[in-house]
Amino acid sequence: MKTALTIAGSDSGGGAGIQADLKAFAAQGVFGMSVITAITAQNTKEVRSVQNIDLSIIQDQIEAVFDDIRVDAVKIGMLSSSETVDIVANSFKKYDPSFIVLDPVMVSKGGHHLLQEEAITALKEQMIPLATVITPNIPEAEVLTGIRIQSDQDQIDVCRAIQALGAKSVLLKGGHHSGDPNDLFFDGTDFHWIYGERIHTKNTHGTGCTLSSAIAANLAKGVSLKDSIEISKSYITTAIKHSLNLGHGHGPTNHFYELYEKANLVKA
Ligand SMILES: Nc1ncnc2c1ncn2[C@@H]1O[C@H](COP(=O)(O)OP(=O)(O)OP(=O)(O)O)[C@@H](O)[C@H]1O
Ligand SMILES: Cc1ncc(CO)c(N)n1
Repeated sequence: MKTALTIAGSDSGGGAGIQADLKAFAAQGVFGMSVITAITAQNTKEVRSVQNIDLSIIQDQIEAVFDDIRVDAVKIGMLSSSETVDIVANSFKKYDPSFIVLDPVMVSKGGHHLLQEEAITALKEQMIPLATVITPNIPEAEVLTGIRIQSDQDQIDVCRAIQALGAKSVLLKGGHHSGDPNDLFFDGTDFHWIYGERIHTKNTHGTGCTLSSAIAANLAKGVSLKDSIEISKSYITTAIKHSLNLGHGHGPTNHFYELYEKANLVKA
């Protein structure tokens, strides 16, 4: 069986972070493993508090996995601090995973900072050059490049600016647009629009985590990057379309729509 490892934060509410990543891996038929970088006390409405995990335990988790188990792809989410960025980047120099999907998580939907301001430089200098693909949303791409995104041309310019930081390829997510959520994939040479249709729901907690994990899972299975992105876009669209009305804020997406439907498990 193919495997994927997520290095990310825990979301107690189960909709984003490690919990979303492991569900997405399972839904894509890949064996999921995890290295937890931080614990967030979080629900569908807010992040109440965050505790970073001791650096030595982060290092030990990474080594425990790589020293024993084959890792076919890695997804990176919340890194929280520059010290964590250091540890993860240095471990990749040792273990050299074949595929690294970097979701440059910075701020939660409710506005809570999940990456310390001073860690942005470390992320840019140490992590971005290692990524097979980086998957920023619009605000993250603006922070990484200093370019304000208003037009299609701005999106193209931003992808090139992120490539100049050392990324091999970029998937600029369009969920934060006012119109249809079209994503732009820059494979390092060519641009490809991945078109989406806006689903009108408030239940979009963890969409970015889910998309990047599904991409990692497909890369682990040997699917090409472009096809992994297209399969994952279609997967997140279905997961949002059939999202779950849990909690009082932004509810989670539905990773197992067909399975739950068949077993008659989804009730309003
Ligand atoms: N309402 C929506 N309808 C359809 N697709 C959406 C919607 N919102 C987001 N998407 C898609 O979901 C994926 C994740 O994009 P988004 O820009 O929301 O990521 P994000 O901000 O990193 O998410 P999060 O921080 O909640 O994990 C993208 O492919 C985007 O186009
Ligand atoms: C732990 C965690 N990672 C990522 C996100 C971004 O959606 C979140 N809200 N929480």
